[in-house]
Amino acid sequence: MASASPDPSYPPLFRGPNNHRVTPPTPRRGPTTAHEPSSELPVLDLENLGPAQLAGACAEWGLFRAANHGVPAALAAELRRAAAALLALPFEAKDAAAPAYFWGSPAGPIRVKNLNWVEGFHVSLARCGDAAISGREFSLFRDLVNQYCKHMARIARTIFDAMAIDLKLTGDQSSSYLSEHDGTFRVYRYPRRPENCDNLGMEAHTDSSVLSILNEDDVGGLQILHRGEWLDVKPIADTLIVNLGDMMQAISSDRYKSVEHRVVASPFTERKSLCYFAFPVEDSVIISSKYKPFTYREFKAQVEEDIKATGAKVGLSRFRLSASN
Ligand SMILES: O=C(O)CCC(=O)C(=O)O
Ligand SMILES: [Fe+2]
Repeated sequence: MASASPDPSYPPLFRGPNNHRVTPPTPRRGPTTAHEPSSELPVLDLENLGPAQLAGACAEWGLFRAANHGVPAALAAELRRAAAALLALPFEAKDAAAPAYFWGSPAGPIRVKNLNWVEGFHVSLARCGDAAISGREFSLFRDLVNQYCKHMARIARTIFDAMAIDLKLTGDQSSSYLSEHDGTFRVYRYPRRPENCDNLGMEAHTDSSVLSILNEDDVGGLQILHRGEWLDVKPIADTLIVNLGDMMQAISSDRYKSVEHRVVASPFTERKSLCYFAFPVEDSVIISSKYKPFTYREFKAQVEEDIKATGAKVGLSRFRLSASN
């Protein structure tokens, strides 16, 4: 049923005149439309990871769909419910939990140039005592995040070890280039986008991670840049989307791709996604033939500096050896 007043859980800037709309409008065509080849996306069976298929997906796409991932459906559903309850709190209550709560920018308190049509909660998995909303909603959420992310860490390690064989990494590199238990977790809500609003849910970017694991609902809106075209990644129940980030591209000396992606917020249905990001051990030096040696700590500091200075991430090109292209 349509409500008469704007949703008080939405950040004020997102309370557009139609944020209670329930009837799907005729799809608009415009800069945010994309092709629909999602059946082409590589699908990998995590219980039977074929090394050649994995290497091919990482080199050609930088992203794949993961089936047979072993995350209990009941746990994911419970986490979704807890996240939804948290996001449904009044905006002021959520905003008091910043920087665990953020809106308008996935970079948290650092503002990017364009307003992203998104809000969410950020959890640092290594820091158990994250400052956040106190109370029942948050402690249940936090507990479920911990359980869910044990599965994420397992999946990240399984995939990374298979990539490490393909890339012929040493044992030391395999353990220091992926610190799967120290990752971060975020839940995002992409509010309904009012008519005449062209803001993206999340602007085009590459992740800074080694790899990211996304569990989206059935709304859709994620797009990837593949061979110069934006393609829709259609939601498929019981699968996860795994995408490689900048650290994996560097570790692989550009054999694997950190795929550019974005999210288009729907004008009539809000979207929620659960995202886990895995990083290297912060001070381990990444050695590759295409980049000067750097640590993830240095990379992160550079990204923050660039966003502060220009509103946008520059990313890997900051570290690229000038002779290689
Ligand atoms: O919500 C999504 O589907 C993607 C989020 C994302 O790309 C990110 O957090 O880096
Ligand atoms: Fe991303």
